Amino acid sequence: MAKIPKKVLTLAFIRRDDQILLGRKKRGFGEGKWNGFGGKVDLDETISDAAVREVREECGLLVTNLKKLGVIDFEFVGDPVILNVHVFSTVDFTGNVTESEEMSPQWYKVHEVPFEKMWKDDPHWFPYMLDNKKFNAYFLFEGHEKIISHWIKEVESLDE
Ligand SMILES: Nc1[nH]c(=O)nc2c1ncn2[C@H]1C[C@H](O)[C@@H](COP(=O)(O)OP(=O)(O)OP(=O)(O)O)O1
Repeated sequence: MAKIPKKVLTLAFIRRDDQILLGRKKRGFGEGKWNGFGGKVDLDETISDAAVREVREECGLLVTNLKKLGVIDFEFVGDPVILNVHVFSTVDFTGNVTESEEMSPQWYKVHEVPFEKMWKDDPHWFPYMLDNKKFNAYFLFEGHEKIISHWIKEVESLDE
């Protein structure tokens, strides 16, 4: 059987008191949507190194103590590539939030996360992430706005 190609991506969230830092994506995949910060893992780096790098590039903060909370596979009808997204969270950071070419960052209260302007899967797994619960999930999309099927489960631990 042919091997399904997976593209490994990071997605990191920074918490401060009752707030979470989100960014509005200004270009590329998911343009216009609010999300955490992240992107592709380079060949010479670990997934968590990539997560730290992407946060710095996209919002200017240097994060430490990233905790991996979730791994989500996204499949799109008609596309053989699976997006394998590693979700991280931290409360530890230094620096100032700065807008980048890719992201326009803004702090949101965790109870005021703008799900209507985000990926459709986010309301399903944000509750786990916001509660610091570890989870695995899968979403099958038709286009970028419709989820055809999905599952999500809380897990004891996640592979690094
Ligand atoms: N369905 C989904 N729900 C979600 O919450 N985040 C998703 C998602 N699908 C992808 N992402 C995240 C993962 C990653 O952080 C980001 C996409 O990665 P990139 O920013 O690297 O993509 P781009 O194609 O814009 O990359 P470049 O053109 O190389 O900048 O979107």
